[in-house]
Amino acid sequence: MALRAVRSLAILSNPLRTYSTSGPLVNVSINEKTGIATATLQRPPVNSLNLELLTELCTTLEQLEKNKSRGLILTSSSNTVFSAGLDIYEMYKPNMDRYKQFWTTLQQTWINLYGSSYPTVAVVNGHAPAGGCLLALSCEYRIMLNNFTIGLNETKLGMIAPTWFAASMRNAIGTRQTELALITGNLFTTDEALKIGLVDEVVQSKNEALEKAGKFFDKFKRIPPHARTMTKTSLRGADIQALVKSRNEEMNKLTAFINDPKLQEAIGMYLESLKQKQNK
Ligand SMILES: CCCCC/C=C\CCC/C=C/CC(=O)SCCNC(=O)CCNC(=O)[C@H](O)C(C)(C)COP(=O)(O)OP(=O)(O)OC[C@H]1O[C@@H](n2cnc3c(N)ncnc32)[C@H](O)[C@@H]1OP(=O)(O)O
Repeated sequence: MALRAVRSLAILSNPLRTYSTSGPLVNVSINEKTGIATATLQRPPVNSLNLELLTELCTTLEQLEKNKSRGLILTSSSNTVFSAGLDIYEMYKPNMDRYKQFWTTLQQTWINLYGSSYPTVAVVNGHAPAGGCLLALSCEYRIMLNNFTIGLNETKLGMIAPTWFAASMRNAIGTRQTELALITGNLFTTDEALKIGLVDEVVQSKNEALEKAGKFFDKFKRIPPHARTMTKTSLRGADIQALVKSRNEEMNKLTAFINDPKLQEAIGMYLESLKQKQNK
């Protein structure tokens, strides 16, 4: 907490620096006038989160923190998919060294995004199942385009959403709605998501979403950054600490879980069903 406060106070005195961390999978641009960064996921066809994409995103978030960013918009280069969640191939017959690296990077990406000192907005311009929903939930504000779906659907795939996925959802929609959403693995339509507070605004176009995102950032013009950050830490810090404490234990459980032949069979069948869908 004290460190964060010191860092936040530094924001008041340090001028903004411009920089570029764009990579092939995450394009980063900075609006020179506002200092707001836009990170655009660009891994066609569905921005599934593999080790390489997560590594780029994780590094981007670290750089934004280091450079005392004024804010971040997280969005997708696709017109129909924000992110299809974790790349299922990272969990299918995995190489265990890579799998461990993949999961560690996912954990760190969440810690960096959910716990960022700078304000964050997800412009959800397409479907956002599972890990895609997690990315959106890790931001402070979600603006979603109409006619897509969002939710933590892990149970439908025979998986369990880890506790920090659940904590991120609970932070947005409360315990009751989270329990219902998780046990049913529901994917919400945009309007349903708006109704339960899973997203904050629904818009018709990406331009409209970006305009609304700008209005969200404007709210902080007259708020001292250290007060903003410390308030966010007081609300989200316990969730982050819980993961930090249980990281190794979670990895051990996941390692056992992913090697279960029944789970591997289920994942194989799910991948097949996604392929079949394309052939129809
Ligand atoms: C402590 C103990 C805890 C225990 C924890 C236990 C388990 C671990 C936690 C597990 C957590 C998992 C979280 C996840 O994120 S799992 C991923 C879930 N994602 C999904 O279910 C989404 C699947 N995809 C879709 O529904 C659709 O693709 C779509 C996003 C709605 C987009 O539809 P559309 O535009 O029509 O595209 P296609 O369906 O035709 O897909 C194109 C292409 O992409 C492939 N693909 C889709 N999703 C993924 C994915 N997530 N990973 C890898 N590949 C994906 C799809 O197969 C097509 O490929 P081909 O072109 O080769 O056929």
